[in-house]
Order: sequence, then C-alpha cells, then structure tokens
Amino acid sequence: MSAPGTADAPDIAFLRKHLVFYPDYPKKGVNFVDIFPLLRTPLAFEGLITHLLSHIFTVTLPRLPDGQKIDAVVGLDARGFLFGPVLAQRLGAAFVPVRKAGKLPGTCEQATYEKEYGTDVFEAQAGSLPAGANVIVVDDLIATGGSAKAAGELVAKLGGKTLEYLFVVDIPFLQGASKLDAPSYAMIDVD
Ligand SMILES: O=P(O)(O)OC[C@H]1O[C@H](OP(=O)(O)OP(=O)(O)O)[C@H](O)[C@@H]1O
Ligand SMILES: Nc1ncnc2[nH]cnc12
Repeated sequence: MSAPGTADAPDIAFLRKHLVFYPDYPKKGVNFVDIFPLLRTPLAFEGLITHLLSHIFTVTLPRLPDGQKIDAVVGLDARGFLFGPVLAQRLGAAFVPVRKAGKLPGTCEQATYEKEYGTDVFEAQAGSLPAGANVIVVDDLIATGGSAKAAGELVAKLGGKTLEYLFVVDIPFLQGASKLDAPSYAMIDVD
C-alpha cells in the first residue's frame, strides 16, 4: 500500500533512461550526469518526486520518535533547488537554501568543501532553521560527497539535526555517502 499522499513508486528503469552522460565534462576524467532531461518529461519529474516522497514516508519518517516531524528540507545550490522546494511543499515543511558564498544576505554560517571537480564555499543564513529542527538534505547528485558533507556541517552549525541525505543520483564508486554523518538514499546509482 502507498504512503498517504503518494502513488506507487515509478519504475526506476524509466527514470534512468532520462539521464544523459557527458564524458570528460567539465574536465577530463569526469563523467558528467545531466539530470535536466528528467525535468523535460513531466511524467518522469512527477515520478521521481513520487519516488522520493514514498521513500520519506516509508523509511525516513518511521525512524522519528512519535509526534516528531520533518521541519525543514535543506536544498543545495543550484540543482538541489529543483527538487527541495517541491518536497518541502508536499511535506508541509520549510525549504531552506544552502548557497554558494556571496549569494545570501545577512549573517551567514560558512563551510568550505571539495567536490568532484573543484573547491567551493557554501553558506546558510543564521536563524533559517528553528533550534533542534529535523532536517532532510536534498541534492540532485552525490559524487565525492564534499558538497553534502558541507551542507550537513551547516545544518549542525544552525542547530538542526540531519535525519537523512536524499539524492536523485549517486556515483557509488566515489564513496560519497561514507563521508556523511547520517543515512543517505539515492534513487539511481550510476557508474
Ligand atoms: O559530491 P560532490 O563531489 O560534492 O559533487 C556533487 C555536487 O556537484 C554538483 O553541484 P555543482 O557544485 O556543480 O553546482 P550546480 O548545482 O550549481 O551545478 C551537484 O549538483 C552536487 O551539488
Ligand atoms: N559527475 C557529475 N555529474 C554531474 N554533477 C556532478 N557533480 C559532481 N560530480 C558530478
């Protein structure tokens, strides 16, 4: 039986067909996974949101003590913004952005990180999470895990608790999930 508000999870093979691979982009040795074709097909986009919600209702929420809920979905700049707000809205949770440095006004917490093809700095606005908030961190893809780990550090600095990291795509040979301080789930594994 489906979780409340979700249909049956769609066929992952159908979703996987919408990924397009670009070898040696943006630099040699990186096999870039383009997730945008998933959003060009409304049925695929709806399917992936349904799949992630189904995971949240059947795996993530049952881990919480009775009476607690997901308070916020934290999405990573920029492709995490495609999925995070949709999930937050469906869950009745806040959406909180983690952005590349220099894009958010006011006092911000910072975390520096390395990703598969470079170094970057993430920021989140002070006060953007209630103290003790139950958070899920959402991004399109995990590669080395540097970006997601930095986002988790920011959640902790803001006083939140990361329940789980959710991704559309994982590149398991890069072992990104092993860097994270909470369970993670990716819908599609690629080489
Ligand atoms: O696991 P990692 O090795 O850290 O890599 C994963 C991150 O890299 C990509 O973002 P990118 O920084 O390219 O930004 P974009 O979303 O703005 O394209 C991707 O969307 C993830 O956020
Ligand atoms: N291989 C990859 N494809 C798409 N986005 C990425 N971010 C980091 N590594 C990536």
